[in-house]
Amino acid sequence: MPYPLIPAAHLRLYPVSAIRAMEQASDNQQAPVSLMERAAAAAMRLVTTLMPEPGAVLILAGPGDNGGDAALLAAMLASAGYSVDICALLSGALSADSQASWQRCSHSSARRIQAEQLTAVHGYFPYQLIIDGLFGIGLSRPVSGLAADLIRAVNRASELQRIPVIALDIPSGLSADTGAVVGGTQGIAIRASHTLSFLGNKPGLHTADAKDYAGHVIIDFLEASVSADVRETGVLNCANTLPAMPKRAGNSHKGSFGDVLIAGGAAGMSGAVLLAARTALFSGAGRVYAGMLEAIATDYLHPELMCRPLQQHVLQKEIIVAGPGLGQSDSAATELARLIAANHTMVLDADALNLLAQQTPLQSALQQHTAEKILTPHPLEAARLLNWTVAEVQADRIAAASELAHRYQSVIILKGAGSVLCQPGNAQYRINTSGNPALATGGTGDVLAGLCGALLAQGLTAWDAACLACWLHGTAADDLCLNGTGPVGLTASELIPAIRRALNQHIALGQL
Ligand SMILES: NC(=O)C1=CN([C@@H]2O[C@H](COP(=O)(O)OP(=O)(O)OC[C@H]3O[C@@H](n4cnc5c(N)ncnc54)[C@H](OP(=O)(O)O)[C@@H]3O)[C@@H](O)[C@H]2O)[C@H](O)CC1
Ligand SMILES: [K+]
Repeated sequence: MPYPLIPAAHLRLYPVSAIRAMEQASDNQQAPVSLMERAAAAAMRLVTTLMPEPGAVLILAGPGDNGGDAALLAAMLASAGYSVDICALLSGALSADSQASWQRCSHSSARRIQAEQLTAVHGYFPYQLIIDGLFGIGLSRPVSGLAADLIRAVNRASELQRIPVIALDIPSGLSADTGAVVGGTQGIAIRASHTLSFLGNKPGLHTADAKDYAGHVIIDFLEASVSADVRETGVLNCANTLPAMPKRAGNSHKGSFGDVLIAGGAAGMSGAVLLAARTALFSGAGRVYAGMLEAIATDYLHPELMCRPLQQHVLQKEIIVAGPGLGQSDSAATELARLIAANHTMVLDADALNLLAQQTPLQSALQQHTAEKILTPHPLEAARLLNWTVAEVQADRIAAASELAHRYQSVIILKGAGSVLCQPGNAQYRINTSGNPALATGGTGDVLAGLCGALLAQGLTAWDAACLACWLHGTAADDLCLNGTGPVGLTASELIPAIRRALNQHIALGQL
């Protein structure tokens, strides 16, 4: 589903350090109502909206202030007539706010229940709603032991019985900064249907594992004003943060919308070039060349494409999209070196990235390349470019994308669930909000690369082209899923006309 249009403040993404600074600033103001009271009241509003008739609620409460929020919510729900069981995993000292919350909870009708009673249940969970207040932004290590058993039991029951789960602030076990389950395959996290997050939006709710754990994300700012020195580090890439397309002059011709060369096509791989080339055509490039290293093909369905041997293509001033089906042969490397040396605005994808990762001379050539460029790695290609493992890339996708942008002085689209966009010399990243698992099929990367090429050809900067391309690509897949062409069986070819439709809609909306 396309992301709903939401106010700009919801789009800003704050790291935990910034959220802590907001918390501190608010504490310093000594407001009569504590942040914890406001957090619990916000949760109360959400619960009573989702479940207006009082019913049976299970609340999980951990040792920190996330548990304090949960304990206070338990007291509020109990006084409103809900039947509340609260399972506490406490350890160590409580903060003053948490102590007050637990006191209110113990004076309410909420019943304490032992974690072991829940982990022993293999059948029915007698609850209509579950609240997760085990760990918030204070999670400091993988969840293990009894807490992990509890999360496993809750995930199993909520999935089998379709019980909604509201995570307070962040699903317990997920990192608010990275969106990765802390501990990777050894870790565990709550699978929430809703996350009510406090004070500001967080990157970890939108990338990596977040799509499988956070559910619908709702932000409550707790009426705290953000002071000027607390800055977001990123924003969501969605319908209301997209750049506009340049207006098409009435007096224009095909030369007005730029030329794109797709460079790839090793033996058996002509399809990748054709997918990228067709996308460039359908998304507005004036002229599109399909340069094939070995597999010369003519696109009889789209004779507008100029298919030719890559080696014979004389470069002029076209945008170059290098990599779709290029292979990693010596001749592929030679051609890539020629393309980089021409110093055109470029998109590097697929095997162009693999060759770049392997060959130091290509890396040096890219350092001399001063025109703008976009690199579109998936996590494995990113890992090769960085000499990291895929697990390291996925454990912190924002750090990986930002390091790539710096190292390769390029705009980066790190693909995957919640694609991360970074640019050199600017720490502000974006996380793309559109797209779904239907895109996890061969050829969709070629389509994205061709789309970037077409937007560059029409005059967008590399950053604007990457942001718009990423969103259009995802939203086209979302639209196709809405009418049944996915999530299973969506093909890269079907994306192409859907992208054209989304792009024209974007242009039409911009002209309203
Ligand atoms: N910041 C805000 O805007 C507001 C915060 N509120 C809520 O408070 C939490 C943050 O509270 P905090 O106490 O800092 O942290 P947590 O509740 O997330 O958890 C910290 C405690 O958990 C222990 N811990 C951490 N990781 C693990 C683990 N894997 N297994 C077991 N225990 C763990 C940690 O122990 P340490 O040994 O690491 O110290 C702490 O005991 C925030 O998320 C909001 O929900 C507000 O009330 C609203 C405003
Ligand atoms: K939580």
